[in-house]
Amino acid sequence: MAGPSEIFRPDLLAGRVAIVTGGGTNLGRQATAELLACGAQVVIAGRREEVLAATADELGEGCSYVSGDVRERADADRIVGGALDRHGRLDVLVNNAGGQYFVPAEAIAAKGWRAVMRLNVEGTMTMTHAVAEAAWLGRPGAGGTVINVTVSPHHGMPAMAHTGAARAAVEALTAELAERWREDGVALVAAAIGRFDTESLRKYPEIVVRQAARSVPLQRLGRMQEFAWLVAFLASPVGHGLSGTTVTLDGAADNWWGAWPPELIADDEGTVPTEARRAEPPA
Ligand SMILES: CCCCC/C=C/C(=O)SCCNC(=O)CCNC(=O)[C@H](O)C(C)(C)COP(=O)(O)OP(=O)(O)OC[C@H]1O[C@@H](n2cnc3c(N)ncnc32)[C@H](O)[C@@H]1OP(=O)(O)O
Ligand SMILES: NC(=O)C1=CN([C@@H]2O[C@H](COP(=O)(O)OP(=O)(O)OC[C@H]3O[C@@H](n4cnc5c(N)ncnc54)[C@H](OP(=O)(O)O)[C@@H]3O)[C@@H](O)[C@H]2O)C=CC1
Repeated sequence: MAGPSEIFRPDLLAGRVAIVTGGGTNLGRQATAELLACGAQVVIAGRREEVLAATADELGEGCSYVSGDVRERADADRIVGGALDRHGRLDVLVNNAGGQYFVPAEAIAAKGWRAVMRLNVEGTMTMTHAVAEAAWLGRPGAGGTVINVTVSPHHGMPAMAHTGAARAAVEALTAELAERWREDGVALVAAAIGRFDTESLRKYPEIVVRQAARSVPLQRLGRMQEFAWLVAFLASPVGHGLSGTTVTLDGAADNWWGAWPPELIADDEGTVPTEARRAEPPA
């Protein structure tokens, strides 16, 4: 059962209906629990029915599922149709399903590049169009919010060139569609997230996982609950005010160009030196 929200009113999203892709696991699951705690009804989607069924069962009332592959338009239409049949409306789409594998740029096979593009860019576009066309576009008084999960930092990630490119495309689409669909009452926001304390992170090479927290200025991994709060916040009316924007939740990684503390200039304790004061104050 999803407990009460620690920070939001229980009726913040009362009467709202959301779809969360990848809602059966990790970050998507936590976001679903928070949306439920804020009064929304949530349909979770993913390919593995047994995972979705277990999560919907655990989260309880208000949570249901439709299995499907976000890359396939027929599946996307079925997910959206299932949500509309059940609830009669749709207010929020969280495009959270996504991912990549850790690989140096020069070793990315063409098939792997396409797989990452297809999941993150096409999957996001396919779901977004399926929801917008079925529930929002050309329907006065309708409209809703799309929250696209992307990745931070934006200034280059080792072994993540394919996903960096894919997520940049999603952020560009977020801004573009926010402008194009504004008059239909559709808001789109990207949530660019850093490194989170999830089971999914642990598939990466051991050294990457071990150093992940230390590599960001905040010096810790993001907490799943923090991601869930951001999703609920963006699903609230403030999401319309942020339409077209990319919000980062990344331990300040985007504000810094490398590992923290900066290894080339810090001492063994991680202390960055301070320059000597001027001998004479300026006249
Ligand atoms: C400090 C680290 C920061 C990390 C920030 C981000 C963290 C996260 O996102 S955590 C969430 C992680 N979750 C996921 O990634 C889940 C979703 N991911 C996937 O499903 C796959 O990784 C996918 C994106 C590749 C899509 O899978 P699918 O379409 O099923 O593709 P295939 O598995 O059939 O692979 C196709 C093709 O891709 C290449 N490839 C895939 N995995 C690897 C690998 N580990 N190493 C090398 N190459 C890989 C390869 O070319 C595959 O073709 P075949 O060789 O013919 O199998
Ligand atoms: N964890 C982290 O530190 C970070 C995560 N992110 C991003 O956050 C999002 C959630 O990640 P996280 O929870 O950690 O990882 P998960 O691997 O748990 O999430 C991926 C989810 O997407 C679903 N999914 C994958 N492919 C498809 C598909 N083709 N169609 C439908 N559903 C699909 C999976 O379910 P199924 O396999 O059953 O289909 C799974 O539930 C992803 O976009 C990820 O890249 C970004 C930065 C950091």
